[in-house]
Amino acid sequence: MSLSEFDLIDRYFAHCGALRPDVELGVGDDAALLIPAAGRRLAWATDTLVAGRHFPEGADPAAVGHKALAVNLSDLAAMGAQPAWATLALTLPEAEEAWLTGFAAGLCDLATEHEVALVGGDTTGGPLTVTVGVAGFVDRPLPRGGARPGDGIWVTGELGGGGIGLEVVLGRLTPGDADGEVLRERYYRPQPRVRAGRALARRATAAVDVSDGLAADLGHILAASGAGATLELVDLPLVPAGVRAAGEEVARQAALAGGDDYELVVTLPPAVEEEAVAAVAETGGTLTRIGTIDPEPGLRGRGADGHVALLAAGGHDHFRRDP
Ligand SMILES: Nc1ncnc2c1ncn2[C@@H]1O[C@H](COP(=O)(O)OP(=O)(O)O)[C@@H](O)[C@H]1O
Ligand SMILES: Cc1ncc(C[n+]2csc(CCOP(=O)(O)OP(=O)(O)O)c2C)c(N)n1
Ligand SMILES: [Mg+2]
Repeated sequence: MSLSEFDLIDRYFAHCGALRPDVELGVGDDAALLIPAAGRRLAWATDTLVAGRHFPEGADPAAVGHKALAVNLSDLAAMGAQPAWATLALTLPEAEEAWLTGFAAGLCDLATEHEVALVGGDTTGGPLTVTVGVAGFVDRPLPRGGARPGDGIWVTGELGGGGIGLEVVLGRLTPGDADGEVLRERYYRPQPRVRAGRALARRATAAVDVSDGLAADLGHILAASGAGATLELVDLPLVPAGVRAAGEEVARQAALAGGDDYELVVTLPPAVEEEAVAAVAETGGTLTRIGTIDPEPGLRGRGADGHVALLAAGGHDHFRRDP
């Protein structure tokens, strides 16, 4: 029996994620009705995933559901926000029950984990495309433009797993079973650093999440802050499975320009470094110092031999075509 559009919404998305008292009316009416606490500031972001562009055609539907919400929560994390509500605009070639069951589990489990309620969306037929919107509360925002010369540049977790994971997923790299699994997970199931973002919000001067690649995303902080930076290339926390699978140079390049890592890059004045590291550790995360903000514009990298060279921004760009 085929599912109607409204059966589908009812069955898979009417009760998705956390039950929140600030949702007066969620999925099923003309618009959601939400009751934010008086005077609280909202952060709001949206990102789209397109089959064949952001994940391979035929990808595990649970991974697609997870990643579609995760990349959005990552944007809220980079603003220091506490997520609350999500919307889902889903374009599907067909209403296949097994696919929808997996997709909803991936998305709704992550929503529940972060106390997010799915409050609305849209469902249409067409090439597989998933657009999620998220909103949350922010007390101390973390915009991109506050970095100052002398601030340290720090990153959560490990880098390079997204870019090398894509090579594994596409069958262009075949590591051992255990490393292959770690790398596939990094690509398919990024963990949005929401708790770390909140811990950093009281301390960092700027933040961005790494979706396109460290060099490109740090570049957004530099442009917005009117500053430059020098990265200590030997200090990048490369995912060990990636180093084993592809070698250190490829792993470092994946960290700089591969994207899909969804870690947070923040700038910290020296005076708050220690407490920021401790606060992130309390969330179960790690923070590694990878460079310094300079007054001189441009992004530089210092190699193992101490030589400093300009770094290409590189990174993912939907429309740039290499000449
Ligand atoms: N089509 C659009 N209309 C309005 N704003 C957009 C559009 N696309 C992107 N933006 C905004 O441009 C900025 C950069 O977008 P993007 O690179 O996608 O950020 P992120 O990596 O955080 O998702 C963000 O503030 C985003 O909200
Ligand atoms: C099948 C596949 N090919 C290539 C990539 C690489 N890739 C596609 S989009 C992207 C960057 C992130 O997506 P974008 O839409 O730019 O998100 P935003 O920066 O807005 O968060 C990357 C690294 C991928 N994830 N999957
Ligand atoms: Mg975006």
